[in-house]
Amino acid sequence: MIQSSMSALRPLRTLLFGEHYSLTRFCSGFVSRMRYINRLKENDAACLSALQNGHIFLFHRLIPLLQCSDPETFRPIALTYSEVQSVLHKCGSDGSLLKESILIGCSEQNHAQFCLDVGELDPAAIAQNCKGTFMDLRKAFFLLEGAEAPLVAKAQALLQWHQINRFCGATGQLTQRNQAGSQRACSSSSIVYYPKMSPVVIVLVSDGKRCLLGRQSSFPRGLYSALAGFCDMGETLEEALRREVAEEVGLEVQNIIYSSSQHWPFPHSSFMLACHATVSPAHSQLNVDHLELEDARWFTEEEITCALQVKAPPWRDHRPAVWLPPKHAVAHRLIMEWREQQHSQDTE
Ligand SMILES: NC(=O)c1ccc[n+]([C@@H]2O[C@H](COP(=O)([O-])OP(=O)(O)OC[C@H]3O[C@@H](n4cnc5c(N)ncnc54)[C@H](O)[C@@H]3O)[C@@H](O)[C@H]2O)c1
Ligand SMILES: [Mg+2]
Repeated sequence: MIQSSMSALRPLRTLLFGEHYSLTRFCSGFVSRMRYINRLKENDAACLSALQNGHIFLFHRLIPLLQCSDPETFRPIALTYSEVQSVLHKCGSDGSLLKESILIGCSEQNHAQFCLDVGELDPAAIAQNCKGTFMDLRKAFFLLEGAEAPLVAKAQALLQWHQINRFCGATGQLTQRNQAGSQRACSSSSIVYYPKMSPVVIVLVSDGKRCLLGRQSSFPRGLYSALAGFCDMGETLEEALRREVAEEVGLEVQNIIYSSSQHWPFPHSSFMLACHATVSPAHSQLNVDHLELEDARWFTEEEITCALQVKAPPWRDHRPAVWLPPKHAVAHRLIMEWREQQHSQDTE
């Protein structure tokens, strides 16, 4: 039984304002949740207390535990501390694993949210006890709704980061995590490690009437996406974007406009920085580097509209139709923004 949000507020209020808080000062909004999370990262005891009042999402060797909420949609299972304790005991664990939980956020009902990898236990027994199923993130990510997909992706990325950063790169000594799991410190030097994402620029280039999409040979047949590339050390967003477009298709872009960003967990944590950019029609001749891309081409608004109708990969015919990244991907958002802009131009 998940407690009422009022009782969950207690750790949050106490932590923010100490034992003597006044309700008038208390704001249960976004600001207080962000400050609460920040405090938990800095205060191990408070984090341990929040864990006992929080919600925990289970993983098994980086694979999330989900529940089917309707045929097409899955949800992560938010378990309370005592529920996880009971499941661990039923699966032969003494429950000490719980303190390995990692802080991932705070729900709008003010429950601190954690993830825990139970990789050493039997996944079938865990799944049965929780009435859920472990599903690989590459599939689960596109079946999760709303804010739950990024939360599950963040949890998996943090669990993976801890698994591959157990030793200090400079001294070779073990690193120790804090209770929240927001950092690891070398046990013999003063080096502190923080979870990292790799910055990636992704850009939809337009020549005013068409947009430019490309595909790598590793992409599923028929899938085209916006051009993307990892930022090199020391580069600005704009420099990386100009370099990547020049490298991949031989164009020099102008008018770079920031759109949005996204944490993209595949294959490792990329921090997608999405932009629009333009080239003049007179300078839109592509010169594709086929070492980087299998293909790149200009698409008219009509072709984009057709490609957006193509749901699943059309394996029926020998030459698959063009299809586009799903709505969870920031490339999809860029394409939709470009299309809306074309519509508004057409109606002007
Ligand atoms: N969410 C989306 O809509 C979307 C769309 C397209 C690509 N992406 C992601 O963007 C990322 C970059 O795309 P790309 O493959 O075209 O990149 P890219 O054009 O830079 O080419 C990949 C090359 O970058 C180098 N590289 C790999 N990891 C790196 C790192 N962490 N830092 C610096 N260089 C690295 C390697 O040499 C690799 O071969 C990929 O992870 C891809 O999954 C996301
Ligand atoms: Mg690229």
